[in-house]
Amino acid sequence: MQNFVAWFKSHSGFLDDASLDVVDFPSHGRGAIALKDISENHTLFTLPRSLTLSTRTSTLPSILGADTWERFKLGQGWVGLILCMMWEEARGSASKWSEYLESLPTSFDTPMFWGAEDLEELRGTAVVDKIGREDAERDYHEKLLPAIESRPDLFPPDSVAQYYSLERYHIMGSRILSRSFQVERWDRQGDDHDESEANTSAMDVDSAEFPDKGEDAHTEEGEESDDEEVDDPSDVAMVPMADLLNARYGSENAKLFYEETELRMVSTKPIKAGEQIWNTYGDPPNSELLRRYGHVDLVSLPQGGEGNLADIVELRADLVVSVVTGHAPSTGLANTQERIDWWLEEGGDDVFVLETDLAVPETLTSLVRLLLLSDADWKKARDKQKPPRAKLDSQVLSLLLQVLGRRLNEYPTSTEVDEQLLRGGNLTLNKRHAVIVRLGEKTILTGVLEKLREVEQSLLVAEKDKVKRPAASGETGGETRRSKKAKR
Ligand SMILES: C[S@@+](CC[C@H](N)C(=O)[O-])C[C@H]1O[C@@H](n2cnc3c(N)ncnc32)[C@H](O)[C@@H]1O
Repeated sequence: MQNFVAWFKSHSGFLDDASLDVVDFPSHGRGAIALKDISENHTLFTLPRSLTLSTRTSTLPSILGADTWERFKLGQGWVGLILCMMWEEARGSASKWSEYLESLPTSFDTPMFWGAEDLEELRGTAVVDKIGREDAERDYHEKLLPAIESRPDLFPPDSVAQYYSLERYHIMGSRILSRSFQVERWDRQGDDHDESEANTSAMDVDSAEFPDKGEDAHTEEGEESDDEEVDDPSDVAMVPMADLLNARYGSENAKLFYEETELRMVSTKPIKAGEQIWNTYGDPPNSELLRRYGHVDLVSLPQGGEGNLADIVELRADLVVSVVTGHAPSTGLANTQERIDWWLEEGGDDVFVLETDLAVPETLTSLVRLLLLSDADWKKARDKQKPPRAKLDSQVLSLLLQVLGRRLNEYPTSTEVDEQLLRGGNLTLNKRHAVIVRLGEKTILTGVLEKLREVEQSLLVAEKDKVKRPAASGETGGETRRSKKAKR
């Protein structure tokens, strides 16, 4: 660590080492601790933009040339940055980032590196479909290796096993996944503002997306996604020192800001001596924390116990379709596929997200109702381009309860078993993480199920009341009232 700090300072990095120190935290790895009380808005460290490592600052892209860069599609996703990091590492002390690269981890607790047995523990969770190992490996074989083989002068064949192997590729990809920032070019028009917030690609650039989507904004090693069509991959940068800060749900007390020539880490709250200095990774759910960073957050919950308030459950629309069409064929579910296609064309969700507030997404109820519409009503909805209102009646409720029940059965264990496993305390780290992720999801699902059962009960009571009330209150006309009157 001393080497790294000395390197940082010798490359024009400023560190207020009277206020903070870099230390090892049990189970968090390295992080920063306040050595004395720090006030809000205090500069903790700064570094020149030129000390960040990206496809803009490494000289490899210009040495390779724009044609080669384009021919091997190195400008798409993270593959170009991975190649730069590999090349800089292979250069040893000739690289400006040699001490920095040496300080980065080579092993990770992320599911990317788990065996089949541990991965099975994640069945049912939002992690499984997003690990992206195959896509990453396709990029390695189809882009990176051909680029390397085209320039043996730059990438000597006898150095491939040591610096350019698939294993090194995954290591560099995981370093980016857990540590990179989104550092945009300085916008001249923004000169009036002294500083802009530096988004973090590993940390919070895509966190705003979590609540309403189940897909990934940055799958590892640059698989294409909607966001990446917009984001510029050359903005993705490794930021020495800034990537040493840990994060915990709701604990942020420091943030990175960028200026024209440098990046600045600033305290966003007063920090007491002895406290950890926390950045934010955007407070993602545990499934996403585990996938990107290899850890989970457990903080005290307002209702008691521990968990992550940002947890979510992803519910695929195809499960909803399968339950509704499988259980209510008599309601005339004609042209189901046509309805689904229309739903998607209109921008309807194909994954619904349940959150810890236990609200049922209106779009989920609307889809169920769309599938239940009579043929004539479906045509009306389509012509008016208006999906059905999210009204919960007993039929919709019963179907939603079945959907959630089926979703709950996708996990390999019950809630009770998971609770016992955690109490037992003799789980490996991977298994413990998997159990925490799936238990968090199951807690949401069972909470929503309970809530819907309550609604179902109150609907039943209201139905009964409706039948009884005219007789009891005498408010309504009709047969009941008349017959009551007649009895008097
Ligand atoms: C940006 S780096 C922070 C520096 C890192 N601790 C190190 O030693 O290099 C992110 C990594 O730190 C660890 N980390 C960060 N916050 C954590 C937390 N709240 N609990 C456990 N590990 C954490 C995870 O391993 C994560 O992948």
